[in-house]
Amino acid sequence: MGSKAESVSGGVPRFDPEGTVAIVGAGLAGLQAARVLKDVVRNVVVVEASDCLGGRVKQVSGLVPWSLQLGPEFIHGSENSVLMKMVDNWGWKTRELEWPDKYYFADTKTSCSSEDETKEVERVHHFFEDILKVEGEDGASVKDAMAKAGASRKEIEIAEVCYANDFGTSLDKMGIPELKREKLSWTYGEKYLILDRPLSCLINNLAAGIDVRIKWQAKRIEYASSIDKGTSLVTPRSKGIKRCSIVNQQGERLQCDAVIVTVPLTILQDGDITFSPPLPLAKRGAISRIAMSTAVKVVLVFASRFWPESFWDACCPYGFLPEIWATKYDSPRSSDELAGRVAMVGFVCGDRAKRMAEMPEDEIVSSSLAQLDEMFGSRVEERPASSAFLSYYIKNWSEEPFIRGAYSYPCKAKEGDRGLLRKSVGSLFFAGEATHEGVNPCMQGALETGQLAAQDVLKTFQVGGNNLGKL
Ligand SMILES: Cc1cc2nc3c(=O)[nH]c(=O)nc-3n(C[C@H](O)[C@H](O)[C@H](O)COP(=O)(O)OP(=O)(O)OC[C@H]3O[C@@H](n4cnc5c(N)ncnc54)[C@H](O)[C@@H]3O)c2cc1C
Repeated sequence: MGSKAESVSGGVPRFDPEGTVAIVGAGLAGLQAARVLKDVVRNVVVVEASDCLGGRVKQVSGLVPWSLQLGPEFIHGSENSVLMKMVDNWGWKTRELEWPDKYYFADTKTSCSSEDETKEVERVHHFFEDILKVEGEDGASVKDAMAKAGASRKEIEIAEVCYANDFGTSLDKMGIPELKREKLSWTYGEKYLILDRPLSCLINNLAAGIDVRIKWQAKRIEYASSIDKGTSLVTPRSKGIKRCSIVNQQGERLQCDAVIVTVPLTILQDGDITFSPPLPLAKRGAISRIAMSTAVKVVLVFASRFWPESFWDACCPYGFLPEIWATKYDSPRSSDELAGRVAMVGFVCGDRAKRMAEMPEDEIVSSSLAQLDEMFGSRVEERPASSAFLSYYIKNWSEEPFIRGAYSYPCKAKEGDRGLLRKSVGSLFFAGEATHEGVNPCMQGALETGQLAAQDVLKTFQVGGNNLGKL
């Protein structure tokens, strides 16, 4: 990565006296905040530590005829969703998928579909569907609650691979109260959708016309810890300098009137950014209690498909890969060279991902192929995955330098912690998926937090109404 900051669009930001809002982080939350603010506030500048936009929205191309998503891939829910509103407005299409579609029990080498679920699978789904009836104070884990409700070891393993893995952690780290809040706040419906194009298109559309500086890592943020009611966004001239300033890794200073911080929770926890004055104790407490774990995506590329055409995904109790899915796009773009190639993705989160990250890559690949051979092998072709295997790509999210994990999960944080994380302090505002008080972790949740932070800025400084109708 080069060291010099670069401007992706719009050239060098203008520091005129008409108000500047700086946004730290060019992921979904940061870009959405910028989008909401840009027509109301004269100068909106997004600074991004890495060399690209999108944050956790990342893809790799050149493996199969379409881009493979390394971060988010699925749209969770189609109702009341700012994301789906955008998708519809842009005329993009989605396809609905069944989740989970199949179960493969690696201990007994048996499988079942979602229509012929075993009693154990059914009981696990009922437990999560009826989570509001489960008792559990702050600090109570889902694993304890399942054990208390009489779940067998097998049921707990099914829940680990179906639910905990999806939430990005393990059952012993998931807290009952946050899981209940998530259930109550989830208004998006249960559809599981895939977009008809790579999610980079979403990032490109969000970033259009926004002034973003890449390779610009915020290291220190100076801000005003209190703001008088009715204060103008523009720092009074009598103060001589702007009320906020952000210093980057090279000591460059960006002066502004308000700052929205959208960096991942890990970045705040690791103290990458120092704040002056220091953040309030209550917020620091919330930062330490909310939890984010990690994920590994194992992409395996094959010369041809060896799974049935109707196969889409499977949760795999006792499997090396807890969840796998075939990537499918209706209209693959590009190149003759890649024509016919297909990919299977293994998704591993939480402690399993941490253990996997310690393994040599060739061992990850051989264990993954062995699982697929067992799942799809037949008398005619015993090792179909190994035979068709061409290459792999492993994405370990804990190694992503400015993200260092996957996403926050319903953890054992105290009630109100997410609100404390989100709460503004004077001219300093917060957004990003972990600040969502209801749901985590999803793309529309991250977008909503960016939108809310932008709205808070406009309200705090009473800047010409808000701009939220514009989506
Ligand atoms: C493996 C994986 C799978 C997922 N699957 C799904 C899915 O299927 N569906 C779904 O809806 N969601 C999914 N998610 C969650 C979704 O991706 C996130 O909720 C969302 O993208 C978070 O956006 P954000 O803006 O809050 O954070 P980010 O995207 O992390 O943006 C924060 C930005 O801040 C930057 N930054 C960090 N430090 C600094 C600094 N000091 N200075 C400047 N910039 C800095 C980072 O580089 C980053 O670009 C998945 C996430 C992962 C990782």
